[in-house]
Amino acid sequence: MKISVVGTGYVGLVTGACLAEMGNDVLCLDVDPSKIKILREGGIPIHEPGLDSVVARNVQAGRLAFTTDIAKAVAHGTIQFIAVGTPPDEDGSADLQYVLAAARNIGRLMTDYKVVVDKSTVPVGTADKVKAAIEDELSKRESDARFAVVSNPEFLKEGAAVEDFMRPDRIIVGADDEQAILLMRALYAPFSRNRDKLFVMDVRSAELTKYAANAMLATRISFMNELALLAEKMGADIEQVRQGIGSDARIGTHFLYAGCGYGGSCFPKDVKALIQTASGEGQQLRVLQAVEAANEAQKLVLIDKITSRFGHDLVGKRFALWGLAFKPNTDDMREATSRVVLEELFKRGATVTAYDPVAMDEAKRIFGDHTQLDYASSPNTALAGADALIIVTEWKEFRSPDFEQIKKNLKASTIFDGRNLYEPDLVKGFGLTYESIGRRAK
Ligand SMILES: NC(=O)c1ccc[n+]([C@@H]2O[C@H](COP(=O)([O-])OP(=O)(O)OC[C@H]3O[C@@H](n4cnc5c(N)ncnc54)[C@H](O)[C@@H]3O)[C@@H](O)[C@H]2O)c1
Ligand SMILES: O=c1ccn([C@@H]2O[C@H](COP(=O)(O)OP(=O)(O)O[C@H]3O[C@H](CO)[C@@H](O)[C@H](O)[C@H]3O)[C@@H](O)[C@H]2O)c(=O)[nH]1
Repeated sequence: MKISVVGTGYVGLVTGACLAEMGNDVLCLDVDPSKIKILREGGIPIHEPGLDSVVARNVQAGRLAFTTDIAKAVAHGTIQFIAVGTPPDEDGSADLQYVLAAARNIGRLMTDYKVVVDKSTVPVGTADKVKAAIEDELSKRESDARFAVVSNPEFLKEGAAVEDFMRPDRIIVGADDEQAILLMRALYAPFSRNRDKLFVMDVRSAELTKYAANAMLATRISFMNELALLAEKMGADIEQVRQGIGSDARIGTHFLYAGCGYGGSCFPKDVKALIQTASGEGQQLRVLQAVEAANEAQKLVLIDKITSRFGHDLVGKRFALWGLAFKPNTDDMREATSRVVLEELFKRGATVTAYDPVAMDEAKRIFGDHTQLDYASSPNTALAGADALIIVTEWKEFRSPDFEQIKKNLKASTIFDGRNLYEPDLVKGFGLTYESIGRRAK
């Protein structure tokens, strides 16, 4: 099938590459010429495991190409995926300007039947707005070209995006146009071979399903984070509690890890957007308001522990920081807890030496030449002369460190671990003070 994908970010590029992998003829469009230049020169603008080889293979085979030419992209695909950003507006609602601009481009230039697919995460009712924008453009030039708008939200996780797209738990298609449903079924059949993973539903339910999934996952995390704080106070261990409740099939084991707060480009923004959508309907989503407030507080938990130990004035203190990305296997720092921790440390006068396997360039872009921040070339070199170690991201390479070297290097012999990477008793055995989330050494 001929497919165009508008937007070559995490979702658009993965969607385009994975659809090409199944034999489709895909053209990816972006308004950012620097991204298209990198892609055309054989590079990948983001860090996403396994994506480079899928892209290279399909470019080589002539099934995947990149352009900044809007007219070419509109002409190319019968199916037009919109996978542009939907960042939070000032009030937390999803900013639809990029989605609607993409829709208008399609309406302005299309000459034959198009299935326009909302892949971006968009509030309930957006498909109607996309439809209206395209109709408006068609009417301006008195075109009677037919089109259908489909909601097909994406559930991939950064760091596992290719794997998630290739082997999805489910594929949601919200549509009411029979021809569009047939095309979507055919397009996704190769991803749904062992069992039918495709759920066809009405458009509004599909749009809400995406927010419901992220809101549910965020709720589980905030719930566990609050219980972790209680566990600390009561002398219980949140890890044991997690295993105890996760073994109940009704609860399940996933997304119950307490930590220093959830980040990323999705949970924080989507929780806020759903709260805003509901408030526009005169409804308060009290549970989600609490989920968000708990997460904001959780991002400061490490700072609370650090100031309890060292006081509020941190002038003259230096910290080693392991992990800048909002989660492992990505260079994405959108809404990362590391950003909150760094800003709070800077405010109190501390200096930081940070290490992250892939996100240091992104940190340099965000923080520029900040005088209180420098970078190390390895986890161990970050430790030299630091007062304490702070861990914010659970990269695999942090999981089995040389505790003797940590002890030797840290002036205050203390690890503040926001991701519960180690056994508290083991760390204590090396003569280190270990502050983690919801646990304590015996
Ligand atoms: N990142 C994720 O893990 C993830 C997962 C599922 C869903 N989503 C949702 O998917 C959407 C995209 O997210 P992302 O992380 O890929 O965003 P991103 O910021 O990485 O990429 C968006 C791209 O769209 C381009 N763009 C903007 N307007 C354009 C236009 N009119 N024409 C062509 N290109 C245009 C931008 O230049 C950018 O390259 C969002 O709604 C997000 O919530 C993201
Ligand atoms: O038990 C857990 C699991 C995750 N996290 C944190 O939650 C955040 C989000 O993690 P994750 O969901 O793995 O990453 P994303 O790439 O943001 O993916 C989420 O957001 C995407 C965008 O909407 C959806 O497509 C995915 O299904 C959804 O998992 C990260 O900061 C994690 O550290 C925890 O604190 N505890």
